[in-house]
Amino acid sequence: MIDIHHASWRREQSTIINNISWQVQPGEHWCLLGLNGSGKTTLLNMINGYIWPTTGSISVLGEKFGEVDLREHRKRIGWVSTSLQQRLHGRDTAENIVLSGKFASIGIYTQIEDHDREQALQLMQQLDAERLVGRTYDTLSQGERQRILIARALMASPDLLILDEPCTGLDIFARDQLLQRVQTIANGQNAPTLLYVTHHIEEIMPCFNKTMLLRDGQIFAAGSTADMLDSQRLSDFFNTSVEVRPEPGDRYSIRLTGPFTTMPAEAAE
Ligand SMILES: Nc1ncnc2c1ncn2[C@@H]1O[C@H](COP(=O)(O)OP(=O)(O)OP(=O)(O)O)[C@@H](O)[C@H]1O
Repeated sequence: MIDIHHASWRREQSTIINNISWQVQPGEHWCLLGLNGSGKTTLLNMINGYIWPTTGSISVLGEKFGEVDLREHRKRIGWVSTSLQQRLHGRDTAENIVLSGKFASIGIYTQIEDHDREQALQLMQQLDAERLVGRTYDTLSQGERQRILIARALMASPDLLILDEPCTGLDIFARDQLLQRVQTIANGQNAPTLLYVTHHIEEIMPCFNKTMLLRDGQIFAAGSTADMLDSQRLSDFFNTSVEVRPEPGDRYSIRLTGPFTTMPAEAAE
C-alpha cells in the first residue's frame, strides 16, 4: 500500500523528514504517534503527493510518484485533517461537502448523479449525520464537522483513509463515538487501509494493529501496537518515565511517572 525508501525532506537548512523507510501492507491499520513538530503532517503530505522527498523514493497504492496523475491518485486517498476543514466553504451544505469527496474537490463543479446523492446520504446515515442534511457547514459543531469530513473521505471508496488528529476539539463522548465509528470502518467489508495520526495513546483503537513512533523526523520505532505501547519503550521515546496500562476493550492509557523537567520542549507547551 505504501513503500517509502530512505526518504528525506529538507527545508531551510533543517531536515524535517530524516531517512524514513516504511512499508504498509494490505490489511494493516497504522497509528502514527509523535509529539508536536515530529513530522507527522509532513510525512502525510508526502504520501498524498503534496511534497516530494528531497532524497529517497516513495510509492503509494502501487504508483510511483513522478509517473502518476496526482489528481486521480488523490481520489484513492481519503483525508480528514484540520487543514482540510479550514479550506472548505462554510456556506456549503453538509451533503454537498460529503458529495465533493467523490471528486476530491473543494466545492462541486460537476453534474451530480442520483446514485451519488444516495451514496452521500447513506454515508451520512452511517456516521449518524443524516439530520444534518440542509445545514450549512459553518453552523455545525466540531464533532458534526468531523463526521461530515469522514463521510466525505469515504465518498470515493478510497483504498487509503488518513485521519489526522480527527478527535481534536471533541468532548469525551463525541471522541469515543468517533473512535467507535473508526473501528467500525476498519472492520467493514472492503475497508480502506487506515492511517491514524494522534498525540494520544487513549485514542488507539484495537483495529490499529501497527504503530509508528515518530520523533524529530525519524522513525524511533515501528511494529505491532502491543510491542510499541510498552512502558519502557514509550519512556525512552518521550525521554521521561511513563506507565502504559491496558484498559478494557483492548485500549490503553498512559500516565506520566517521571519528572516534567526532562520532557522534550514541545511536550511542555
Ligand atoms: N514548509 C516548511 N518549511 C520549514 N519548516 C517546515 C515546513 N513544514 C514543516 N516544517 C517544520 O517541520 C517540523 C514538522 O512539522 P509537522 O507539521 O510535520 O509536525 P507534526 O508532527 O505534524 O506536528 P503537530 O503535531 O504539531 O501537528 C516542524 O518543526 C515544522 O515547523
